[in-house]
Amino acid sequence: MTTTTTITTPATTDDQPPPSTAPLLELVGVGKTYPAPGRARGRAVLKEVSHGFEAGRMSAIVGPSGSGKTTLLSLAGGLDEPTTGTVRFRGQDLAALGLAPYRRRHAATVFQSANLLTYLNPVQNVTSAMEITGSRRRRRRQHAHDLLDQLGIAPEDRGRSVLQLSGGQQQRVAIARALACDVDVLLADEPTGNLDEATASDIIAILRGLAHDGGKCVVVVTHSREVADASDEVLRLRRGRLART
Ligand SMILES: Nc1ncnc2c1ncn2[C@@H]1O[C@H](COP(=O)(O)OP(=O)(O)OP(=O)(O)O)[C@@H](O)[C@H]1O
Repeated sequence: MTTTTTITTPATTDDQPPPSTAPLLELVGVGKTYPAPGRARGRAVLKEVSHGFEAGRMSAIVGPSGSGKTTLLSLAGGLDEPTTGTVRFRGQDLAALGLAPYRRRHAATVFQSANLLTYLNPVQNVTSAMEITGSRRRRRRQHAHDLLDQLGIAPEDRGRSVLQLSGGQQQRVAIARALACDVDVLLADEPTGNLDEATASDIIAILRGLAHDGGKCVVVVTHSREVADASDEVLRLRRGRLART
């Protein structure tokens, strides 16, 4: 597998996103209702949410706890299906594309707790996410080393247990794993939630670099002001509706 993901991690960035283009990922009239005890119609968490997310930009989704941010991200990442409306990737409905193929080839999600496989080292965590087909073991390992290198994981840390890595290092490995298949859409749910300020800034710079320099469509759910400030657009979710701030 050969990829050309570019990651730069400047301490401060005054770079600009590319000019606006057609959305890569689109939510069209999306609603999500969960079953709820005592409510025959369930609980509507998202109502008629429509928005386009572009390649090369970083978008932040903010909103009160319980407003549906993670729900929205899981629909955008093909982890769940909307009750109404459609989620489209390059204009194609995910229901037609298939959620599993979408997740395998086009979209990956990074969570607050890095969710690494603790019995594997960083290299193995990254290679485990690579498609087996068309890529020999040695090439997968080399690609994993390249990604970990770009994300600042030193060679001596790549063979250690991930449990011996710091929270920031684990989050870097999680991002490398998310990029293993060179996805176009990178979704992150509170990626800096467990990190100190300096480490959080590094992760924000990485995500921004992936959007601006790597051309990824990056969508981040966050309670962090710093993440929101670093984003190209901030969208607020409230009472099931999404609005630009
Ligand atoms: N699988 C589910 N079944 C039923 N209800 C759910 C499910 N997942 C989420 N919910 C409910 O949907 C609402 C929105 O949850 P969600 O996790 O999307 O909010 P959030 O904005 O991400 O919250 P937080 O900021 O606290 O993480 C909550 O009331 C939650 O209890």
